[in-house]
Amino acid sequence: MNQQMKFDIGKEWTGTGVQDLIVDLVNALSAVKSLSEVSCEMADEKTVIRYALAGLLQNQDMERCSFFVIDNEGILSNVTGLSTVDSPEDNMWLPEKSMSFQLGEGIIGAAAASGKVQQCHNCQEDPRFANIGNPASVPGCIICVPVYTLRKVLIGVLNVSHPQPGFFSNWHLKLLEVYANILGQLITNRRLFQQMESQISLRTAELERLVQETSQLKDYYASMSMHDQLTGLHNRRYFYEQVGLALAHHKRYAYPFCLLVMDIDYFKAINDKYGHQFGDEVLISVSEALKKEVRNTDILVRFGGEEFVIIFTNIGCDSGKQFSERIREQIKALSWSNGEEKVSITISIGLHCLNPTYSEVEPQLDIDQIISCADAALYAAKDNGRDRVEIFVS
Ligand SMILES: Nc1nc2c(ncn2[C@@H]2O[C@H](COP(=O)(O)OP(=O)(O)OP(=O)(O)O)[C@@H](O)[C@H]2O)c(=O)[nH]1
Repeated sequence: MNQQMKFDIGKEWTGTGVQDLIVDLVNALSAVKSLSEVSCEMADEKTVIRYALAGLLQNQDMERCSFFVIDNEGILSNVTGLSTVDSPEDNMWLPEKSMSFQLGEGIIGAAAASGKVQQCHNCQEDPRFANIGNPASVPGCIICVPVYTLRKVLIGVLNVSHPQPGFFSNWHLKLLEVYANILGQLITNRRLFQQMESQISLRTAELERLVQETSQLKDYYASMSMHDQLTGLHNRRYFYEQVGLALAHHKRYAYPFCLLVMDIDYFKAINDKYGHQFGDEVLISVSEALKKEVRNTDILVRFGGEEFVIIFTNIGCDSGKQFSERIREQIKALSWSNGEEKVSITISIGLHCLNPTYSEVEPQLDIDQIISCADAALYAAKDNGRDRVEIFVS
């Protein structure tokens, strides 16, 4: 405490004056301490201000505090207020009447417009309070302090009043200036915190959207890489991914297993005669017909070009041969129009059946070996005149 401060606050520096000063000082520090304990992470600004006002009332001899926030139109409206009978948790508390002032209007507007502390020692005799309808609600004295953000943007005006005219001293004035300064920093921090939070949640939402998009894209490309674009059937890559499981079941549970390699006969001639696009239509129709011949548990793929492969899981050789014959007939029954001309095709099929004991004979069962056995049967079918099913015999 220096001489200057002693002069400003107008207190005696001796006897009971010193004690009063110490009490005032402790109360002031307590008020500032309570303000420093208000969290800027609170959900709404009004609650922050309310707690700040409560700290002031609890530690100072003031009767009523209020805060007027300025909006974009320059209107000051009271967002919250407390009197010594209120508690900050009392969320039902509302100002007696919603009040607002324009910049420069009344003592609150004057504090906002000038950026300087305004003080009225006796409001009852001050013309600025003449318009207040209920004279009982006019305070004895009032101090209005403008509150700014750290960048000196006006937030609003802090007001404290007391019913007794002339109650406030320079001491109160000094304290309120300090208090308003810290309150401004607190509100600034809260606003920055909120901005940061909303930016984080925006970024998080954006990131989640991107993650979802990426995963959809990944699924799309994964599916693309497993499908033949022309026919929509699974492709060779899918075949090699799935066949392991079918073979494992065959080995472990002794399930029978039939593999068919199918090849359209003289397909080159179809392309040459009717064009590549016509050939594509034939491939699509053949695929559709093949789809109808398999169950969900079977594996059907376009193995390449005009070659298709089916694995009938848990199907014995007799049924495998029956199914192969049916497929051959279904494909033969298809027809396409090319102008007046009706076009039809045939298919050759090589079948390799693995009976339940096969894996005991061939413990190192390899899918490529199985395919080449079916391929050998297919070549036999081609050699024997096409439009046939041949079964591989070792
Ligand atoms: N339109 C079309 N043709 C294809 C496609 N993929 C392969 N081909 C054609 O299929 C034909 C296959 O001909 P080849 O391997 O000589 O066999 P093929 O004429 O069917 O004779 P065989 O198999 O001996 O009965 C070739 O002309 C390829 O160009 C495709 O996606 N679309």
